[in-house]
Amino acid sequence: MNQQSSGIKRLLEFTGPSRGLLTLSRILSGISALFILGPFLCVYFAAKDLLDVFAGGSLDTESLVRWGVLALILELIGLALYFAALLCSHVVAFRTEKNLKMAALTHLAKMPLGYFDRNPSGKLRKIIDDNSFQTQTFIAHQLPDLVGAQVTMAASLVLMLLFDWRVGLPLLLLFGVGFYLQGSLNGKDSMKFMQSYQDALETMNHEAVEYIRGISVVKVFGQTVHSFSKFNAAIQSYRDDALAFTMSCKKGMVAFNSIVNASFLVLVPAALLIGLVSPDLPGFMQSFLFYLIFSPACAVMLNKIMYMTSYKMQAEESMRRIDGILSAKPQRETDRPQTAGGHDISFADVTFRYEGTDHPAVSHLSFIAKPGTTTALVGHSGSGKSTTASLIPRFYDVQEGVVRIGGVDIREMASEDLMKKVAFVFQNPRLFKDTLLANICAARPEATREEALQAAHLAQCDDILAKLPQGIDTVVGSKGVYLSGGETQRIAIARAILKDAPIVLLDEATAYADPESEQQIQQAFKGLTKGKTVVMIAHRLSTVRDAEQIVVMKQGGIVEKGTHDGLVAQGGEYARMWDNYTKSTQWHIGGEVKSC
Ligand SMILES: Nc1ncnc2c1ncn2[C@@H]1O[C@H](COP(=O)(O)OP(=O)(O)OP(=O)(O)O)[C@@H](O)[C@H]1O
Repeated sequence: MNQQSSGIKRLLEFTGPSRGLLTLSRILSGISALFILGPFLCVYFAAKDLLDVFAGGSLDTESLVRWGVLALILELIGLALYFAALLCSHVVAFRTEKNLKMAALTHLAKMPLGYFDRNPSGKLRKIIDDNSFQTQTFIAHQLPDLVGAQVTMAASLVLMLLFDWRVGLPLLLLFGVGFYLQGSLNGKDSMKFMQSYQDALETMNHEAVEYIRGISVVKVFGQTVHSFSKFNAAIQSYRDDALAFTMSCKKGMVAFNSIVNASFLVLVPAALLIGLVSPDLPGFMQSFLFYLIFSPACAVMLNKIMYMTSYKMQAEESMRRIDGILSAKPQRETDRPQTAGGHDISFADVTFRYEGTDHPAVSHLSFIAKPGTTTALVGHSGSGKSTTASLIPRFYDVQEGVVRIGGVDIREMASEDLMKKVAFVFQNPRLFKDTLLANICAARPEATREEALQAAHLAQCDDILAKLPQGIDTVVGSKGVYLSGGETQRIAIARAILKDAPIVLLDEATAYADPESEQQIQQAFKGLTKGKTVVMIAHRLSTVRDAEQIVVMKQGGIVEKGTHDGLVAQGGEYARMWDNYTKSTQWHIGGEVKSC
């Protein structure tokens, strides 16, 4: 990425090969502006003919018709050229919008997971969508229009000087002051206001999304907008910024509008002064007619340029915001990727702290998960189990120590290679708004339909597919087709099964399953995880009993390691947890003890 350029220059780097089309669009728009100026000249010449009648000449109707037809032809050519200019600019605008989105999304794919903790997905989506759309409107409309307005303005000013420089010059000075004012209105201060206004807008949108996400809590606890203080503060801040921005433009706008619309204040005295001393009064009156027709057109163009310059600032700000994403440092990729010599996972004195926190989430972790075995991470809530598991696929990079797969530091492996080796079933899996088949195949796009169906079968999804109208081809998340937490989890398990990776990470993979389906899933896993390195996290200790290794975590550290029987016999932390667990799975009715 070229960090040197900024603003519109930077934006135009994303036009790609269609840059030439944009130049063509600007040229066409400039030429069209000249053609559209033609009818004004025709009106002037027609009016001049009419003035001749008052000076004693005869009315030449043929000439009037000629001017009318010429005006129509020039206008039509101008419009056709403008249409062609917009056609070209729209093609470039849509391509640029696509390129910007692609660049941002491709870059996001390289970011470590920690980046998304600080930049929630909703906020990122809004930055990418809103700002790339702003740049699209700018390129499609304002960029060609700006050239058109500038050409019209320049041509009008040249004509004004050519007709009678004595009237043209004061007008030129007047418009010069207007031009200076519009420049200062859109100066650095405005850019700063624009930035803080956009920041406030972005924060308000983000807080609105958070508010709506938490609407169930708001409803259940009878809270109001005002009690949702962050959202409320964001609205106030947006209001203050919008007001400050508007007020900052007030004086400048009044001055600008007064000046550019005051051409008659210059024209009338100039006409009186020059007319009185002019030896050719009728000739001067004809020139004066020209100024009467053209000076309002110049005022309109200056207004147009002024608004387009503010759109340009908006587009520059949009580009800056997208650049904010593009300049974020991606996860380090090794230049010399190494290939893992096996599928064992080893943690060697690993310490990891989340960004912005004081305490490490996990510290001095050392354990080995051997190939073909299951290692279960157990411990109380917040003890660091999920964090430990998420270090294996490099969702985060460790600050101290090293995580190895097959003897190779995972930071020295190509991330694509690492991802191929690991299948992960999250606590709260997400499904795309797509068919179940596409969702399952997301793990291995080249998989056949039969393989996907087989994976779904092994993950106990047959009942889900049977009840849906189009089975595995049903689109989830639309037209009322929603899956329960447990069903979503089983689809995610099917996805992991299909991936057939040598390392399987299961974070509370059976959390939503009822006892019956949990048993079935466990059976499916047994067959499937054969010969694979499995690291699983489970609160229900019954699910980890058969694990070859149980790693007991407490406050981010490992307190015990061993097999179920060994740890129970040891009588330590795990034994206490097991005791509590077995007690919690029993219930009493009138002295009778039953198992859940
Ligand atoms: N994204 C994050 N940013 C900052 N701190 C975090 C983040 N995720 C987890 N933590 C903190 O790290 C510690 C370990 O959390 P972790 O989720 O790994 O525990 P856990 O044992 O998996 O808990 P649970 O069983 O409840 O899922 C906790 O103190 C938690 O608050």
